[in-house]
Amino acid sequence: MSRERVAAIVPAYNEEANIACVLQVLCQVPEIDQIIVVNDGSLDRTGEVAASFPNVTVIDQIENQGKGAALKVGAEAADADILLFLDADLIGLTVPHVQQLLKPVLDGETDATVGIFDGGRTSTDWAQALAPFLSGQRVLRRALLTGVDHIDEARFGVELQLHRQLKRMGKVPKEVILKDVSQVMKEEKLGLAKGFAARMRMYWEIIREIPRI
Ligand SMILES: O=c1ccn([C@@H]2O[C@H](COP(=O)(O)OP(=O)(O)O)[C@@H](O)[C@H]2O)c(=O)[nH]1
Ligand SMILES: O=C(O)[C@@H](COP(=O)(O)O)O[C@H]1O[C@H](CO)[C@@H](O)[C@H](O)[C@H]1O
Repeated sequence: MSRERVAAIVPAYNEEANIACVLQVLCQVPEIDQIIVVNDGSLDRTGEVAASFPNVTVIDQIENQGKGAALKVGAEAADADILLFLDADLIGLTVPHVQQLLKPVLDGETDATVGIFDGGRTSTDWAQALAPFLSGQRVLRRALLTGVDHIDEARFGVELQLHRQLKRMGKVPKEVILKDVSQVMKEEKLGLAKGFAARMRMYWEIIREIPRI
């Protein structure tokens, strides 16, 4: 029996310093058929870095539209039944991590998985321990996105929308521990003041989704 096609979708905004590490790993995962980077109006060289990988398709958003819109554009462009969403700024990601996230869906054990950081760094572990459904590392069957509303307007509220969509469909994603994986925090990317302001904006974008759950 032939294996189902898998597309990896990486939303990326100003990730020139981080995205190569993630793409190097994705390019080595035999289960992945297509890698799509949605360059979300980056002001740096994210697009050029992504395009330097021969097997990566880069979709350029002219302006920054937020993570939700980037995931939607990527999902629409994907030619696969199984979608893998991964952030562009992961630290410590390896091929086995990606395979662990994909396996339960490829084996038909579940229709969705979500990756939870553990042991990477306390500063990035705690958020996922508190709210695992906010993780940006996911695999899901494309069919589960049918009827998902306003994902393109949600910006960082996208994870909550996906969580709600899966709940509506009666699907509980299987949690997969991503041992020793972390991510580059906003404060590290932007400095303390701008990073904190960006974090507050992100929390607002998540909080404003709550009434719709
Ligand atoms: O407007 C945005 C904001 C973020 N991202 C991407 O979404 C993922 C998750 O973002 P993260 O939580 O790391 O926040 P950030 O640190 O980028 O603000 C990363 O790959 C970002 O580059 C995006 O595509 N558009
Ligand atoms: O962990 C968090 O607090 C946020 C922000 O991460 P950073 O500390 O800025 O890397 O990231 C998570 O939540 C976002 C909103 O739901 C998701 O888009 C990210 O993928 C997820 O890692």
